Amino acid sequence: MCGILMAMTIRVGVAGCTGYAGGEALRLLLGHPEVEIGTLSAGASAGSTLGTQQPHLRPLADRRIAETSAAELATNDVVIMALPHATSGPIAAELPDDVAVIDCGADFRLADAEDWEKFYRTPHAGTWPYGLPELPGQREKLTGTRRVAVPGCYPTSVTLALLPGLVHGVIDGSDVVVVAASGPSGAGKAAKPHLLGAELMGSASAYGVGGVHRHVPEILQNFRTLGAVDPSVSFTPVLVPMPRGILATCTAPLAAEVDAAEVQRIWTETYADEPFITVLPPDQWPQTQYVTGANAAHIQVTVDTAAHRVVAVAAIDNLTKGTAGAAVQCLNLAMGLPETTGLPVVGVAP
Ligand SMILES: NC(=O)C1=CN([C@@H]2O[C@H](COP(=O)(O)OP(=O)(O)OC[C@H]3O[C@@H](n4cnc5c(N)ncnc54)[C@H](OP(=O)(O)O)[C@@H]3O)[C@@H](O)[C@H]2O)C=CC1
Ligand SMILES: CC(=O)N[C@@H](CCC(=O)OP(=O)(O)O)C(=O)O
Repeated sequence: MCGILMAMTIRVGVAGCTGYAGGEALRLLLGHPEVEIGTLSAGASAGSTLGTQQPHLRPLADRRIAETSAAELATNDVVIMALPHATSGPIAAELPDDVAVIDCGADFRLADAEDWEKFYRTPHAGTWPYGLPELPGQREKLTGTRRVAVPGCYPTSVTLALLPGLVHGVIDGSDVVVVAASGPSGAGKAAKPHLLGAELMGSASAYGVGGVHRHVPEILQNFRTLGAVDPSVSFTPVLVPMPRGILATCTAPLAAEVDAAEVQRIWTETYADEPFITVLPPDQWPQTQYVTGANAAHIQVTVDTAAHRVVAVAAIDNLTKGTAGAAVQCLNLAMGLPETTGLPVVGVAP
């Protein structure tokens, strides 16, 4: 080897390449210096070229889309799965152990099989290391792993908003209230009547109301990881007319006598070394436009003294830090690369 370190290109396949999450993964991977794009696979659109499905991904326009099968995907070093729920499990089971599988879907996120079956109504496929490196101790678990369960977009925003307060015992995790607005790309590309332009434009609507949204158990699992003993969350998602982005407004009772300046200090110090998390200067509140296309979370926090609650707001791009960016962040850790490789932190605004 003449003493020269040979750079190895990592071959990354994307299953679900025609969807929103798969498309965003490919956009990021095209700018990743250590990656070559491997297999592109999908469902009904197999056989067509990517240019007909994802016109913005010009460098891959002529690539033919394969059927999604373990045989097609096994030729890659890494496979990013961006498939509907309960689709990735059977395929992942057939992939060799040395192929790193990074699943953007929910199949392997929950540790509790009962929770899974209650909210997803399919058999539980298993549990993989959870792809939120910002959780204490999680970065180490993701380094070198060959299986990653990328979090849901709402759980990412809510967990990052409240993490410092739970870790430092400043908030009471047993009475958390979250209202989170999301753009419709969170629901995937397949047309749904309530997501058609005429229904969506100029209107905002709550859905999954009353503790029934499938992200509730995932949020609670994260709160327990952060030390909450008997957590509870009242979670209300709201669909709003912007293509992408989540703004999560999270409140929780104070568990310590701290003021706004003190919670600002705690949040800022907790995230001081996190490359993708910014606690904004006081009085500047997160906006989705400033994280569009960035693997970034913008966070602000204060105390509502009259209500005796902390209020924390997080903005992420559901397709970037909320899924595909997190997938690439985890790919970097899994493959021993610097965690920030190929990931933009600057958003597209306005
Ligand atoms: N959108 C988001 O903000 C987020 C998404 N996720 C998760 O990422 C995954 C993908 O979501 P998203 O991109 O939004 O969904 P889309 O509906 O936009 O894309 C789904 C993709 O899966 C393919 N597909 C559908 N059915 C099958 C099948 N039976 N076998 C093989 N491929 C199939 C589709 O191919 P074809 O075009 O050929 O039908 C398409 O490429 C989901 O698990 C979702 O929950 C996670 C966090 C956030
Ligand atoms: C606006 C919208 O519909 N959003 C999706 C959440 C998307 C997400 O995070 O995906 P997972 O399905 O992978 O958990 C929803 O509420 O179902």
